[in-house]
Amino acid sequence: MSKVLYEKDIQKEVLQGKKIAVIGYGSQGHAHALNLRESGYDVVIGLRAGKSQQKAEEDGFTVYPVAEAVSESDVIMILLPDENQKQVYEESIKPNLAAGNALVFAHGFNVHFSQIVPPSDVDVFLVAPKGPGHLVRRTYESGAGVPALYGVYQDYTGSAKELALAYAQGIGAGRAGILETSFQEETETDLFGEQAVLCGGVTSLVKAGFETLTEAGYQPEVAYFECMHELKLIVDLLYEGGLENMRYSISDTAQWGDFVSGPRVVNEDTKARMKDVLTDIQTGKFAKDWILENQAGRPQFNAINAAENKHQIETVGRELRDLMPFVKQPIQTKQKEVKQHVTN
Ligand SMILES: NC(=O)C1=CN([C@@H]2O[C@H](COP(=O)(O)OP(=O)(O)OC[C@H]3O[C@@H](n4cnc5c(N)ncnc54)[C@H](OP(=O)(O)O)[C@@H]3O)[C@@H](O)[C@H]2O)C=CC1
Ligand SMILES: CC(=O)[C@](C)(O)C(=O)O
Repeated sequence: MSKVLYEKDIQKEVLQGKKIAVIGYGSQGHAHALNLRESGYDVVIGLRAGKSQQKAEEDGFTVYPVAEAVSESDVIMILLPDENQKQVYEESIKPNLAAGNALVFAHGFNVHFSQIVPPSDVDVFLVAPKGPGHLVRRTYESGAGVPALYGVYQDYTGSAKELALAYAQGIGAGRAGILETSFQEETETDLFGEQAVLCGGVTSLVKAGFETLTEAGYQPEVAYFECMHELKLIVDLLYEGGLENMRYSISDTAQWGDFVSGPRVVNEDTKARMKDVLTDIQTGKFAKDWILENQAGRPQFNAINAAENKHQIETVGRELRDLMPFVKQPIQTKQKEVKQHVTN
């Protein structure tokens, strides 16, 4: 059997008949809950009072306080922000776990960095989608799925792996691929990827390209279309068929530029800095800094976020996207409005 597992390789029965508590209803939480319910599983939500509780109830879920959701359930998937998990776990989850429960995570951060130390009489595993929560939902609804990693940290019942696979299949990952990992590998590679390649890397590259063009006197709108808007179109080709597929579709002029100029921008120096980022993750320095930033009330996070939202690439982008009805509104706004606008 291949290392990557698919729907046909997975026994769903092991999760059927079990009550699943999804703790949190945000990016990942809403997607897991809706996908699992539509896959035929019994799902309840654990939340505090607030906007997520209202959304989950609007989506037809029974919402309990976290402690009650845990005490009522067999499988507990913690989909809280990483920085909130330790406190909620100690206060509301740990006291309500029962022998034989499954404690599940979508990111290994808190277990790997010993912020959460599970009891010895529960299964502990992770099911980590390799994609944003809203796309975990959107792809599931379209009949596709987002790949996921699974890893077993503790197998008390002897069924932890089978439960993890059935859970991953239930959120749609069996349609895209499910691969075994460890809490360490998932944690360190996910943190690295989001910092140095996907989010941190891409946003830094896009802003630098945009600024290079606008500082040279070109129109900001041209710089936006070139460096931000077109990025999705190029990445779609990479998603569908790798470098070869993208290079097949672009011009030979662009491909030659890719070959001769790309390495001038991203090169061995860049890789050396990537290795520094990875070292800070592996040593726990990043985790410690993030935990301390949250304990201090996020002064740096909030200041940088405010400045980023004022960047010209954002102000120009908002104006242009508002004129393009086919571009999905930002996740947090009501997408139904966009659909009505497009169909009218
Ligand atoms: N975002 C992503 O695409 C991915 C996330 N992950 C992992 O998934 C996990 C969840 O992340 P994500 O979905 O982004 O989180 P979000 O910030 O999107 O959602 C967090 C949810 O937890 C709720 N919440 C926060 N604090 C509490 C609390 N004290 N008590 C009860 N509920 C609370 C929030 O409700 P409220 O409305 O009240 O704030 C919200 O519903 C993390 O471990 C993350 O690393 C893994 C892969 C991808
Ligand atoms: C979407 C995802 O997997 C990230 C970027 O790692 C995250 O949001 O944590």
